[in-house]
Amino acid sequence: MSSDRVLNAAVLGATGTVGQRFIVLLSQNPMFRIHSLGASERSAGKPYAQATRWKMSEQMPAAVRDMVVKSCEPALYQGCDVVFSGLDASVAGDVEKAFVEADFAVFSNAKNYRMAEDVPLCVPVVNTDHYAVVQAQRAARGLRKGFIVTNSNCSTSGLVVPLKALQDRFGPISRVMVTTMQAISGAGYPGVASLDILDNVVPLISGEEPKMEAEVLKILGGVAPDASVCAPLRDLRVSATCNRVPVIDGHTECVSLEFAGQPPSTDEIKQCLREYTCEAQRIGCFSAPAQVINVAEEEDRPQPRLDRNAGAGMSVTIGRIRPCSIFHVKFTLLVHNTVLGAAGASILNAEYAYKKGYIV
Ligand SMILES: NC(=O)C1=CN([C@@H]2O[C@H](COP(=O)(O)OP(=O)(O)OC[C@H]3O[C@@H](n4cnc5c(N)ncnc54)[C@H](OP(=O)(O)O)[C@@H]3O)[C@@H](O)[C@H]2O)C=CC1
Ligand SMILES: N[C@@H](CC(=O)OP(=O)(O)O)C(=O)O
Repeated sequence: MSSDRVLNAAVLGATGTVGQRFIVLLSQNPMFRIHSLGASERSAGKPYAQATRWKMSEQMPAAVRDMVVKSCEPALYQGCDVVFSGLDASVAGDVEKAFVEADFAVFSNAKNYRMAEDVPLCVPVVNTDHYAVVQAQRAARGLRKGFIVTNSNCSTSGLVVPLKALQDRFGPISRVMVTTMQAISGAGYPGVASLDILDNVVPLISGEEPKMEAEVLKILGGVAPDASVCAPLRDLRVSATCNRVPVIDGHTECVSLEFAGQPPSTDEIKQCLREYTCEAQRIGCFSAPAQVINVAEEEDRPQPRLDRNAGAGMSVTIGRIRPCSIFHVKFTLLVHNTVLGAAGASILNAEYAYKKGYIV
């Protein structure tokens, strides 16, 4: 365990949707000081306020306004203890690899390394036990301090929370069907054209469904006995249908699931979800929500406008929990896609890594 100190943080992709969320959250977090901001050559060399089309409802923090944006070359980031990446996936692969090889602790939101077997794909309120593979990852790459931990896809991050709670209490889940209604901020900026999304629902988010189906298995699985790699579940089947809807922030998901064994009652499920806790809470991480899952009792909740900021965006809200006539139970959940679904999860991952002594 480390004793607490303030960590110097870099944000790569700082000008984007996830990058801006990082800046808001980091500026409110006593564990971090924003040290460096990185983006493309289009932005490099400019003061942050000039390089960025600020879209957060919070004011741009004064501390970053005049900070000069850098290009994403590791040599420019000396003195950073952690590197958060909100980079576009088209560049994240090469850039994040370069930072890891330069011995930085990298926390990524991009999809590029999520499914690598020695990389934790970590939703920090679910599977911090996967950090066990970090030592093997370092050994395989000859690193002393560097490693990479990724977040999941934003819809995955909401889905795995109740699945983990239910799996831990009632045993394996055999089948899950999920239909998402995903906010436009999930597509970054400028994202979906207004003529496509206003007064409309778009029944395709390219590549999203197979990602969700694979990521859930890795996150809900474990780690090999020698801690060399992650060990995804084999017996769970997941089918995802993903839609884009005209909501700014907050992904809504309708979930139906079947247990492998005897199903619990609706009341037992509600109690299990309410009682769910995670290790990041138990060790006192600043960004861990007090309540991981809010069970909404109102019959017409969750709703994105009303519930996305539950637990400062780090809680999942679940409602309409009821029997399913095909599987065993069905419910609707809501996750804040740029907080627990992206920057907030990365920050909590870093807090956890620091408290557990992985950041040296
Ligand atoms: N939005 C969401 O809800 C979620 C997003 N993610 C993932 O997070 C990442 C960021 O997403 P999002 O913020 O939405 O995307 P944006 O398109 O809003 O931002 C992309 C960022 O990448 C930077 N960038 C683009 N090209 C380069 C380059 N050649 N070199 C260096 N930097 C570059 C941009 O800088 P510049 O301004 O200079 O072009 C910008 O800062 C993606 O990988 C995405 O898949 C994951 C979960 C949820
Ligand atoms: N595709 C997600 C956001 C995202 O960028 O996810 P991923 O990092 O898995 O590509 C959405 O549109 O809501």
